[in-house]
Amino acid sequence: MTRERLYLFDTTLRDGAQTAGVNFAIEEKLSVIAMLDGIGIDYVEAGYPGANPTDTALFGEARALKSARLTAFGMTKRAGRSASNDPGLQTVLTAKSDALCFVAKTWDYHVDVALGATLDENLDSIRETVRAGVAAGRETMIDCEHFFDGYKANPDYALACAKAAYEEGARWIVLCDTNGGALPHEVAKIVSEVTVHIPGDHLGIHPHDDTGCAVANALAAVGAGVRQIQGTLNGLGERCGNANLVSLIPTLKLKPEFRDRFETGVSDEGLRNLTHLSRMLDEILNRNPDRHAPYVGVNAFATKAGIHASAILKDPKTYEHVPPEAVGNKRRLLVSDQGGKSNLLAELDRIGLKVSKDDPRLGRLLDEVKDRENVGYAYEGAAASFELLARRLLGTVPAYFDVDGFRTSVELRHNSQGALATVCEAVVKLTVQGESLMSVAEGNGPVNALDLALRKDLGVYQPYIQDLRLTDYKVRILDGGTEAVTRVMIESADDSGDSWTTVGVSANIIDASFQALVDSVTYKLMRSGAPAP
Ligand SMILES: CC(=O)SCCNC(=O)CCNC(=O)[C@H](O)C(C)(C)COP(=O)(O)OP(=O)(O)OC[C@H]1O[C@@H](n2cnc3c(N)ncnc32)[C@H](O)[C@@H]1OP(=O)(O)O
Ligand SMILES: CC(=O)C(=O)O
Repeated sequence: MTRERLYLFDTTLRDGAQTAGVNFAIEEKLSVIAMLDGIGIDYVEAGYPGANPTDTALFGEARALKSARLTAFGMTKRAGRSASNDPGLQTVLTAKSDALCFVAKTWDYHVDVALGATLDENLDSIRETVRAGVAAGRETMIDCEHFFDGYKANPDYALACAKAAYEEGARWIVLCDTNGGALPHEVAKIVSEVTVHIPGDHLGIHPHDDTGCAVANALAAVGAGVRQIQGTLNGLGERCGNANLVSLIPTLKLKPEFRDRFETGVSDEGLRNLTHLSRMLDEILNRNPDRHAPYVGVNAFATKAGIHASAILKDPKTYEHVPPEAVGNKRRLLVSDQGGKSNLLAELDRIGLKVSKDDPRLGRLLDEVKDRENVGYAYEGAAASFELLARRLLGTVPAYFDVDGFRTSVELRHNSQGALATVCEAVVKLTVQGESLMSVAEGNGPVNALDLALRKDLGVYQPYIQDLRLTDYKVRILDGGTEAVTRVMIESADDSGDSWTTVGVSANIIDASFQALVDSVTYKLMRSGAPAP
């Protein structure tokens, strides 16, 4: 059966750049363009030439892409002047791009209030702008701004705008849910009414996510006939964002209802790159990836519940709607107080410990995990502490060192310049291979001082921890009031590029921190192959 072509239009670098807190430098835009081109996106709308120096510079040079069409965004000509006399429009028309996408008003109320133009003047702007784009030899499309609100208010006028663009030769007429308030059943109904006038293979959809329905609206529009979807990576975009292409692409490629009817430009390999691409975008923007993002989140295929884990070990399809590898993600079975022996077995297998399900030590380890989580430990996010707990129970963690004590102090005193300053000191006493060692360190806080003192002198083991670094430190108060328990999570890393997380729990924050630090150092010694005493 031949499948229909569905075109994907990415506007991460235009509408996505309208997200509060998001800014792209030109080099960042170029990397995102290359990533999108690499997975087979059809159109990459990279900005608005003339709106700011970055976008003007980006479109000032021709960019060679593999298959994507670089698209410049702009608005229709202003009322009261001709296209050739509109400097903003001229900048867009002369941009070095393959395609042009112009936003046009299609809601009569907006034409009146926002443009202060007559309905005919706006129709004229649409016609003249499309004519100018086509005459410039560029694939031209029109974003029909507020199309759904406009259609509800004055269907004849909204349709007249869309038809005017189509008649002048616009390749795509994109129906925008600009305020993001439309619901899937409304989108389906309105799109199917529009297809009576404009063929679906010339229609696109640009939904915003203000009701959380952008992805559903895109799918509803495709079901009703449109053949171009506009969206962004990770759902970036004005206010609540745009339709998330990272959610849409796997649905289009993996769900039979879409996979069997439509073909996109994204290859299977592109699909397998999606998790990486989504996280790369967050890396560029210095944002934390959404752990719960559909398909690509680190938790998208993470299972805590013991009943689920047990079935997944028998066949992953029991609790997975698609295989995680298809989108470049991974399955994770988490160890926690919600788990059973199956969760433990999966994690032990991952770390290379072979234990059979009827081994009584497995039951003891499960009880230990549940008891410890009951007092505040959280092992699902502290795999290194879990591994130490498991290996200790199985008798395979060497006693590299014994802690004989520690002390910290925080003092406000005059420094050498005579200014009052806080000074933090820590003393740690250890026994390493029968030798008593005492280290003192100063730090910018008591935990920093403790960390430095602990790692200052491990005797014969010192060479094994030289490249150990503390990279993150998180504190969570588990109960309010004077009975509060503190959970500390510490992330450490070394020069190999690996990182690991350890946990400590105590009523005392310094004590909790010390537990997590000791686990981190012990874990590092173990992974560095330090010999047992
Ligand atoms: C729905 C969307 O996401 S559309 C994309 C929105 N994106 C952006 O606005 C980002 C980039 N924008 C900008 O840098 C600036 O707004 C510019 C360069 C485009 C224009 O800046 P300025 O000339 O200072 O105008 P300003 O931003 O204050 O107002 C927009 C003007 O465009 C007019 N306008 C808005 N949409 C259209 C349109 N589709 N066709 C013609 N004119 C339009 C408005 O009526 C207003 O005109 P006015 O100044 O005569 O009132
Ligand atoms: C064009 C556009 O970004 C919108 O209507 O939302």
